[in-house]
Amino acid sequence: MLNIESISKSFQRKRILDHLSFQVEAGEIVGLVGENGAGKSTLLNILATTMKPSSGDIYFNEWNYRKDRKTIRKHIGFVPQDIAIWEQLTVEENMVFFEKLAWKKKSKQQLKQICLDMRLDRWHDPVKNLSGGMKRKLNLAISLIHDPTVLLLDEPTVGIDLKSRKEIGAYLRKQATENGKIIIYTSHDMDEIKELCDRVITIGEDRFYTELLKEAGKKVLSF
Ligand SMILES: Nc1ncnc2c1ncn2[C@@H]1O[C@H](COP(=O)(O)OP(=O)(O)OP(=O)(O)O)[C@@H](O)[C@H]1O
Repeated sequence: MLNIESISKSFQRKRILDHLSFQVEAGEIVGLVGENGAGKSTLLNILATTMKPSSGDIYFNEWNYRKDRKTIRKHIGFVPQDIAIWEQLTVEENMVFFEKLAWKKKSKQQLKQICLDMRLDRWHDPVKNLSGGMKRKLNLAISLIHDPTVLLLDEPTVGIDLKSRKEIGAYLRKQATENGKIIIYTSHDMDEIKELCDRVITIGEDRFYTELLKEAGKKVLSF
């Protein structure tokens, strides 16, 4: 379980996140929604341990984000908004490169299967020859190499075609339901959020998304 206790974050005295508290149980997919600049990426970065909150505490199972950062990192898969892959290398070489950095070992066949699960079959192609959507699929595949328990996805499906998005959505649902993964997911696509997420957290003063999602029958927690 992820337990977020009253976290706040300010940049140069400007408060972006203001005392957020919530919990996410194993097996849940939680959507993170809000207007541009509301603080969604900031919150994901904090949960991914790549940024520290100004105040507040976070726990993952029995571990505390302040004291057990290294252990927690092993369990987190993070897909930031910016694509971070090697353009000159092939899909295979990228997967092998990132597998070497991962603490869990995978065979080439397993790495290839992760790509196939993400609907990416261009194993031998250099990344520079892939489309934007295919690069996003590779980014997602890389985040899954070490079998993370917590998946933090920052607009992971931007530019991915609808059919692949549905298939990736089904894959994520299966990961949550059958393997108890925690998935926190930002998107500006409300249809996707409505379809995929069990619950939604909205951030920001604008109540537009809160109203929209409540009308659609979603459970919404607003900050
Ligand atoms: N390192 C930083 N230093 C200063 N300000 C920052 C920093 N990172 C983010 N911000 C500011 O914090 C606010 C929230 O940014 P964030 O990227 O978290 O928003 P977001 O909800 O993810 O937006 P989007 O939907 O556009 O991706 C913005 O005003 C942004 O300019």
